[in-house]
Amino acid sequence: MPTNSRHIQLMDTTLRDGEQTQGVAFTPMEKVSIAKALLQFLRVDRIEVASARVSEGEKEAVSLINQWAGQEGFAERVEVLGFVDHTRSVDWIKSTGGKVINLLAKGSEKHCREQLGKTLEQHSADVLQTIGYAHEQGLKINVYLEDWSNGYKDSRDYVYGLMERLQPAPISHFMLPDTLGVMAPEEVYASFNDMCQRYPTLQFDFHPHNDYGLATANVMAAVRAGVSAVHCTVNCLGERAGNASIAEVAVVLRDKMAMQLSVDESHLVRISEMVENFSGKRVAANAPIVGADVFTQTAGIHADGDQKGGLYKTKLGPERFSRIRSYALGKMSGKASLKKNLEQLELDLSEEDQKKVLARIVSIGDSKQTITTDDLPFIIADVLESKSYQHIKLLACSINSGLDLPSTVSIRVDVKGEKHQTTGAGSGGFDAFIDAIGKVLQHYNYILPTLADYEIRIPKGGHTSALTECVITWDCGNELRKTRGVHVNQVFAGILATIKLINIQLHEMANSLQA
Ligand SMILES: CC(C)C(=O)C(=O)O
Repeated sequence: MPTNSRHIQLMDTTLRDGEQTQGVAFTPMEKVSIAKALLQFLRVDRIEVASARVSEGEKEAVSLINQWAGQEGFAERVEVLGFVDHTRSVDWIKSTGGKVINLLAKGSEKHCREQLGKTLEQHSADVLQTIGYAHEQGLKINVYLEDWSNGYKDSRDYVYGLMERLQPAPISHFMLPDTLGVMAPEEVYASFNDMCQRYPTLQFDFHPHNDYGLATANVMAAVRAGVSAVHCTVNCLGERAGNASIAEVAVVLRDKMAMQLSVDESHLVRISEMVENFSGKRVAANAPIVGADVFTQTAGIHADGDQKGGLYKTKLGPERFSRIRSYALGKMSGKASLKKNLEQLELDLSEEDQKKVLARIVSIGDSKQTITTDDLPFIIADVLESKSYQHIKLLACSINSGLDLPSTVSIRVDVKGEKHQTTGAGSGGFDAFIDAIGKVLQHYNYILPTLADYEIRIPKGGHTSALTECVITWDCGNELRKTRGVHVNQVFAGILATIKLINIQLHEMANSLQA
């Protein structure tokens, strides 16, 4: 470990700045679940959970979080943004059982003058008055210098003047934000280097924003300059382009700067999924560490290299994050990609059959269709004309739907050679089908898993008569599975994807009975 290796605190602000993402609002119970996951499982050092005085719902959420944190010994690690309003934010935080205020002071002369209409002397007197009250009430105090990045560039004397006045006060962390995300790494390094040298006994936090896509690079620069705590959010949520992604920051500080952190990386993906669900903001498939596709090799040459001594391995291996490497199937697949998928499914095929299956995969890929690992057994069955994946066959299906009427469906299916005919009803064609097929499958002790995701796509530039593709993600308890169906009618595409899943699971049930 290099001698400059230090412990860097991560302060997660998903529940405060993250909730300032356009369109995001967490319920109190969602906030409590995220707070617990952050402190107990991900083990971040501190969390900022709300702004004071926002709403009754926010008060309830903060009270619940503080109650739990107190029982777990985490009370001082829960922080709330408060305002320079003498007693009001402090009283609000106290009434929720809170122990820490992150006080929002003005870090640029322009903000102080234009927004507050105050001079440096007036503003620092107000800030010190609120700090005095917070201190009397027993709160721990951190101070934000909002718009500090512009203040440092355009009104440095103001920044120094404010620091001189606040320095003697009982402030644990001076939190310096790049409020508008305008800094580049050299500017971050130079300004923090100056601040850390000028005030060597003070603790500085860096609060980045990602407007230029530089938040993580800026965190590196701040840490290099001597900062001991950085702010980040799950999934890079936050005002405008967000803050810095906690997943990126964690791996970069560990791997590229040999810093010590308390976070448990094996929980990064689970928390990302929780925040994705609660926030309704989808994580891009190529988002580092947490994106759905970032541990998938697409080019056949990469799969081949992985097979020949891990030529494409890096420190950023999927196992580190409780994920697995997968190999995409499509027009760029090679022999090795297919082999890796066959291994995963524990399927054994001769070289000659592998060639035929690969040729089919490439031709399906050429027509722009997606192929999931769970599609592979069907492609094999189809190419090799095997019947092993035809435990259930849909013989007929008709659906009736009306604008203000429930949908009804009538189906005829063959399950393991037995014919069934039944009807179902539901709030849409697919729902009605699920009702009908459920009635049949109960005779086989089979219960369909719940949906985790349901996506309908048409080819780019498609028209109303185009084929539609439905990819369903199923929550199968200990794993998520994807199946795909293609049909001109989008409801039938969903139905075909469902039949595929049922076939896979009936096949597994039959195998486990044989074993
Ligand atoms: C509200 C403040 C603390 C902020 O988020 C920022 O300046 O970026």
